[in-house]
Amino acid sequence: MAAYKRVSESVALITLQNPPVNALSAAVRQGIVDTVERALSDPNVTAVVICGQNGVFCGGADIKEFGSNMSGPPLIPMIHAIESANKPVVAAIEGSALGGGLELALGCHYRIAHSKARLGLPEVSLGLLPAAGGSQRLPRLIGVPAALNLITTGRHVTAAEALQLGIVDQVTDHNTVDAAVKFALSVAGRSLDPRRISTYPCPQQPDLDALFEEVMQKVRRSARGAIAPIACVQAVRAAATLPYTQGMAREQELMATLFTSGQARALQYCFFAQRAVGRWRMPSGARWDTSKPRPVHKAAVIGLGTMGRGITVALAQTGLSVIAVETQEKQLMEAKQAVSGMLERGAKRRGVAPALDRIIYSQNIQAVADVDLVIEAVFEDVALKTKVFKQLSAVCKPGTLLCTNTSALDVDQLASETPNPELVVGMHFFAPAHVMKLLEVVYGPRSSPEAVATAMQLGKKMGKASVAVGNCRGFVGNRMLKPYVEQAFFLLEEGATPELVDRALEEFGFPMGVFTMSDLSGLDVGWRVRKGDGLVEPGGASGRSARVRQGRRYSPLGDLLCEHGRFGQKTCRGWYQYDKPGSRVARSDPWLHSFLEAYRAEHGLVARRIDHQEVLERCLYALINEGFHILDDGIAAGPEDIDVIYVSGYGWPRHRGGPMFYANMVGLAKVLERLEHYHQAHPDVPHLQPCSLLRRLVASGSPPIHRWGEVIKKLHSQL
Ligand SMILES: CCCCCCCCCCCCC[C@H](O)CC(=O)SCCNC(=O)CCNC(=O)[C@H](O)C(C)(C)COP(=O)(O)OP(=O)(O)OC[C@H]1O[C@@H](n2cnc3c(N)ncnc32)[C@H](O)[C@@H]1OP(=O)(O)O
Repeated sequence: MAAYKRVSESVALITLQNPPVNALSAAVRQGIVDTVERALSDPNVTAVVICGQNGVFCGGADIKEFGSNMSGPPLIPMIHAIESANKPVVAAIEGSALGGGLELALGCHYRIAHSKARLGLPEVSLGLLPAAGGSQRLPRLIGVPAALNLITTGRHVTAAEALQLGIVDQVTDHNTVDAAVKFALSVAGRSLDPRRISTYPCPQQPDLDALFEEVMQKVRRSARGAIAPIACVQAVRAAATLPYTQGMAREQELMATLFTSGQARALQYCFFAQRAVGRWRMPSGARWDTSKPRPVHKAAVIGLGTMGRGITVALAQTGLSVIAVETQEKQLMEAKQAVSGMLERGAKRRGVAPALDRIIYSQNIQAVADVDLVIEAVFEDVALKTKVFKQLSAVCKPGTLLCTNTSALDVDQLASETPNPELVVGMHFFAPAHVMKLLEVVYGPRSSPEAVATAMQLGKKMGKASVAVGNCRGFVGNRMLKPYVEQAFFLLEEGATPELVDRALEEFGFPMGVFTMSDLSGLDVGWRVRKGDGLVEPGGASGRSARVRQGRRYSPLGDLLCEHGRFGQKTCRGWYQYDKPGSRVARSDPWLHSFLEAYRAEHGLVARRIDHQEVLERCLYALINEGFHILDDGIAAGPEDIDVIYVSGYGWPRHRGGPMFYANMVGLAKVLERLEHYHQAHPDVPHLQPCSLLRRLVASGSPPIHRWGEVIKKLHSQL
């Protein structure tokens, strides 16, 4: 709703009231319509100020309403009525003015913002475009290039940038409503014609066609199949080339296509999923809202390899004091130089001072005695990590949280080596740790809720998408990756090429296919893990045993490449060839194709034609199937947790919502049917055998994703 009050005698103050972000629900829209009418019809009112309750102007249209039958007054005529008013209407912007919130402000005649406010049109990230006139008014106000940038990226700008761009008329450090009321009084009675943005001609731009062509190409490249960024460009083009009324018609037409699209549903699901994972819960019943995090002011990082350096940078940039420990002097000095460089580059980009003095470097583990939390990031070796944990338990003050950045080892086992296993959790960062958004917070059966709450809160402060997951081999992300990669190897054996598999996955929307990714991260990483698991036999073994290990189908292709010294980009050879070490340009390698042919001949395999659909179904459904196992095992609390992990850390295209959402969109019965089909064709591949949870969901009528929990819970209640 919206509250109405008279201030300074002749100013009507309208306050949007819909906590927490004053989204424009039907009730709020009705409130605005009613209060604006009241203000305009009151002869004692000379000006109007619109603000938001609790320091937030407006977070835009109410996204929750999008899934329902939308009722209440529509936004466009409401904003139009404000713009057409014969009394000045001033937007007092505190906190956020986003999406429909900014569109409302653009309908006002003046905009006053607090210096800490953020403004933007982020609809593109929800699979939409600013369809309450934003795509038509913003280019008229700030010009086509700047509007294109804001609308196609959805980025939020500071009040200072908004002032520079001409979006707001004034920025204040003081009370925004007071400033807006004073401003409104000062402009009352002035002509409003020059203030109605919809009447502005779009500022002329030389080479308009070339500009749109360039932006369209850029957007197509980065959108990877997303349709909203393209529609955003088309809408701004309408603003630049058509009169306002026709431009508005085009905006509506484009919005109608986006609004009902699967991509918009997926992106809006992602928006809520990202927030839902913050409300974590553990099988013990411990939850986010009943578990108190401990304050963390000072942290330590043990081991300054690639991961440790990135974690140190991320902690320092969050404002924590950090003790960075590396026992070898040479490595310590190299790490110090590298960390300082990363901090300096990051600070330059963000226009702030580098946090160099927040870090103390030490060779001595005793230096961590008084920290609140330690993140161990030494080499992935269980004996070494156990030793470090024992040392930390002896050195740290009582109550210090001990976190491991392991990606493969058993967090419970490490915890059991300490006198206080309740203080141990995994904090699984992704490389480079100061850049990548994802953090898996791994709890074991003995991790205390307080420890999980502390790690989750620290992750949030570091700006990570933090997801609490149970302990198992590979946790959630890597556990699901295993069957995905395995299918890709099998497809090569059966006749595919790395190029074909990668192209199918990239067309689906991954930034890179599985083989390009493997070359980037290094083939030796998986080789080491497989060796540890006793799967690798030199020369790939021979005869039937070459392709069967531990009773199931196995492809030694990755091992054989490693034996040839082909570790990927770093050795200029992997699944592709590269001109120089670290080069990102993957070129097809005739050697690899001959190698595959020889391999197939040696093993009596006949190459068959494999199409993109089979690549997608086998790789993606095997991964999704493992996701159902993870839900069934209680390792992830819900499908949102899995989806946030995959979208934030594994390149799953956001506009497809995440693997579990994708399965829901494809139809669970279809996924089940295809898995059954492929399992029948490959009975020696257990990962293709449909998970019983998938079967139960299909048997329950394939409920929508937000109701899967009912089926998962049924299982738990039967145990
Ligand atoms: C046949 C077909 C016809 C088709 C025609 C259809 C016509 C429809 C007409 C529509 C007109 C379009 C209008 C407009 O252009 C569209 C929009 O405005 S879309 C919304 C754009 N806004 C945003 O994207 C902002 C989203 N919010 C945020 O970025 C952040 O929440 C924030 C505002 C920066 C605040 O951040 P925080 O303080 O960190 O808080 P949280 O993010 O945790 O949020 C708190 C809480 O609020 C919920 N929430 C936030 N924004 C909205 C919202 N816009 N609608 C609903 N709910 C919102 C959020 O989910 C949190 O709640 P929780 O999930 O934790 O319960």
